[in-house]
Parts: sequence; C-alpha cells; structure tokens
Amino acid sequence: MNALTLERIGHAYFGQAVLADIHLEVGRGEVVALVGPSGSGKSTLIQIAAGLVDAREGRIRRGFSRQAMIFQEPNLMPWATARENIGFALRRAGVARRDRQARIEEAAWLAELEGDDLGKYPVELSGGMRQRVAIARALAVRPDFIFFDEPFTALDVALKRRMQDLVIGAAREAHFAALFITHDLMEAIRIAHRIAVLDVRGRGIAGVRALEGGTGDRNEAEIFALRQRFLETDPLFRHIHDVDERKRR
Ligand SMILES: Nc1ncnc2c1ncn2[C@@H]1O[C@H](COP(=O)(O)OP(=O)(O)OP(=O)(O)O)[C@@H](O)[C@H]1O
Repeated sequence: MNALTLERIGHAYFGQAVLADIHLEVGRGEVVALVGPSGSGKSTLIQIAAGLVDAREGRIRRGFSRQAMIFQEPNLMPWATARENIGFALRRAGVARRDRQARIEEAAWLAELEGDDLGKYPVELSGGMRQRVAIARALAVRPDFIFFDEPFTALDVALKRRMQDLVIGAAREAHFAALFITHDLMEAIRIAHRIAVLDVRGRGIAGVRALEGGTGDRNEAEIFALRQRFLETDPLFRHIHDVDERKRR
C-alpha cells in the first residue's frame, strides 16, 4: 500500500470550486513535491491530505501511521523554550514522560540543533533556528509521513539551501514519506523523487515527472540544468510561475 493515495479529490469554498478530480500517490519513503501557480489550490490540497480540511469529494487512503506538518511559519509557543516546544509535541503524541528527553535529543540531532539552542526561547532564536526547532518538533514524534507547506519560502537563499539539505538527510535517516509544497522548482528538484504539477485552476494534476537518482544525489549544476530544461522545453511547467491565475478568470 502507498503511504498516501488521493482519489478524485474535489473541494469548494463558498460554492467556488478550488480543486477537482485530483489523483495523487506518494509511495513509502518517497518525497513528492507539489508545484503549481499561486492560487491553484496547493495549500488546500495538503490540508485535505493531512486531514485538517474535509474534502467535498473523493477519497483518501493513508498507509502511514504517524504524521507531522511543517509550515512556513514555525508556530512555536513563545513562552516555552525550544526543548519545551518539542516536549509538548511529544506529550500530545502520547510519548511517556521518561522517554521524552531522549526523543528531544534525537530530534535535535537530526535538525542539527545544539544543546544551548534547546534552552532558548523563540524570541532568542533567528528565523532559521526557529524553523529548525519546528523541524525537530515534527521529527520528534517519529512520523512516517510529513506534510511540508512551503516551509522555507521566507528564508534567504543560503539558509534555504541548508534547510533543504537537512530535510534530505533526515528523510534518508528516518525514512519518512513526504508531500512537499513549493513555489521553487530548484527546491523541488533538489528534494523530491517525483514532481507533481497542479493544474493552473486546480482541475487535476497536470502531470508528474520522475527524477532520476535519490534525493540529495543531484549536484547544483545538474539541478540548475534540469530546472532550465523543464522551464524551457517541458510544457508541463509553462504556468508554474503564474501569479493569481484564478483572480484573472
Ligand atoms: N479558507 C478559505 N476560505 C475561502 N477561500 C479560500 C480559503 N483558503 C483558500 N481559499 C481560496 O482557494 C484558492 C486556492 O488557495 P490555496 O491557498 O489552496 O492555493 P495555493 O496554490 O496554495 O496558493 P499560494 O501558492 O498562493 O499559497 C484561492 O483562490 C484562495 O483564495
């Protein structure tokens, strides 16, 4: 069984269709990037897949046992240290108190957080460090599926790159499957096994491209060349940088 299967998913907000006839599969241990123009319904789809929004139509089969979500905003509790933020997630997940410390250390190691950082409050941490804490909080529950909703869009280029490497390393280490929403085709090529492109108006998946090799195996020159090839020669990617396509209808 796949980690995730979406069948004929459709959704509408206030009678306005947002998604229709979406079919998408994510295999076990597979990272699928979902790209599409702004407003095409990517966030809605990931929220449906994660069970945060009930789809109006279709069926979802989940072959994973524990999920986590990472958003653009780290959403840390400001009154709690990084360690406590991760610990709360473990408590919510039902992890016994005696096991929490070891799980926090394990997740901090995967997210490359130092011991000092764990004792700091969110306000004392940089944007990048806060996002590391959010990643550690997600990894601490040992998810076998992670939903990423444009997690690195707000970060500068160098930091973004480090975070992507971190996700690639963690995916290899922890073997989770993931659905990763991004606007950035370079990011999709760097991180994913396959790239799915959502139709401009959310009417189906326009197409899927499988990437050769494992994630993290592609060097910068290969990633750049592939991005250029996709954008210049593959009609599937023609509209992915369109903005607010829906509003122009
Ligand atoms: N809670 C909501 N209530 C009403 N309309 C919504 C809601 N959430 C999203 N929409 C609308 O649904 C459409 C799809 O939005 P969604 O955020 O899913 O797209 P997206 O592809 O993730 O966009 P972006 O890349 O800009 O984040 C948009 O027209 C948006 O305005």
